[in-house]
Amino acid sequence: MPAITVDSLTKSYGQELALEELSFEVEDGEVFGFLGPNGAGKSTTINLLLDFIRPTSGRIEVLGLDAQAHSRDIRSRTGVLPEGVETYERLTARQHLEFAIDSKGADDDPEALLERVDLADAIDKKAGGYSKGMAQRLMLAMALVGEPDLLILDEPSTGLDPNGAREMREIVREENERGATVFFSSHIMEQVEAVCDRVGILRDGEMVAVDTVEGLRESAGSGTTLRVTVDRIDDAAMQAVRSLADVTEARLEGGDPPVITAQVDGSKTAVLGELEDRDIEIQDFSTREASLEDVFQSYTTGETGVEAR
Ligand SMILES: Nc1ncnc2c1ncn2[C@@H]1O[C@H](COP(=O)(O)OP(=O)(O)OP(=O)(O)O)[C@@H](O)[C@H]1O
Repeated sequence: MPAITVDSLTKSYGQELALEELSFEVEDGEVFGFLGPNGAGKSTTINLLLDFIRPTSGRIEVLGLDAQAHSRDIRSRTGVLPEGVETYERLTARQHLEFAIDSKGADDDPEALLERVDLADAIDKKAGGYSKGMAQRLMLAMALVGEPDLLILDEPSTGLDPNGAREMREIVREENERGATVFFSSHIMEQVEAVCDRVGILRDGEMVAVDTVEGLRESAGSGTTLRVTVDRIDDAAMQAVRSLADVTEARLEGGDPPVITAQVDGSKTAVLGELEDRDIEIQDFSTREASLEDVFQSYTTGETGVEAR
């Protein structure tokens, strides 16, 4: 049974169409990264999953239950880190957690939870004095209360420094190992790369890709960029490089000595071999894998010249 099923989900806010016929599934026990640029519809989807807002049309099941008919059951088994800080200034971290533990009927130890998010030092300080990152850690600790079956994290790295973001990923991994399904949204591809089994990319309220990180990279096509520094180059050699089966694009960057960049899908040795056959001396070369950020851009803007499929 999938942990989340979204089927033909449409949501309009008046004239504004935020989601259009959105369908996807999140498998039980997976870490699913929900990616999209600002305004793509990520928070809208999350709010619909939790029945904070109602869909215009479509069906949603969470943990096998209808999201509208069973929202209480779903929320009691789900840990949520909402977008934006929602702490109470006058309450301490301990009080926040006691409240969350009480409302879920759980028996967690507030101190142990705060240790996990590295906030134990501030346990008896009022949240009004917290930095953004500290507030975010507290909210994460609250989401962990009661060992939820499903964690829904909306932009969990907001306000966290690189260390905090790494710790957050660590917690996602631990929770997943414990058996929880994790669904988290982000507009930063890099953050999902390390922890996600699969990634869904949302653009203007529609899912433009759902795949593993590796699969996304492959289907976006822009495999490897090869940069070769040569002693000289001519048009015939450039043409020959462009005609190679594994080369999707090749450019002369100019310079002295000249530098050629080529997008290579398969073996890079064909490019080097072709140049050497023409007695062109290779002075240096380097390769760079398409970063996930490149892939994300290609799906959400098409700017890298790679069309989303
Ligand atoms: N309450 C609302 N009333 C009207 N329009 C809304 C409302 N909430 C969201 N929208 C619109 O719906 C679209 C999707 O917004 P949503 O907040 O779901 O995107 P998002 O992917 O979460 O963006 P971000 O990364 O900026 O949080 C946007 O065009 C937004 O302007």
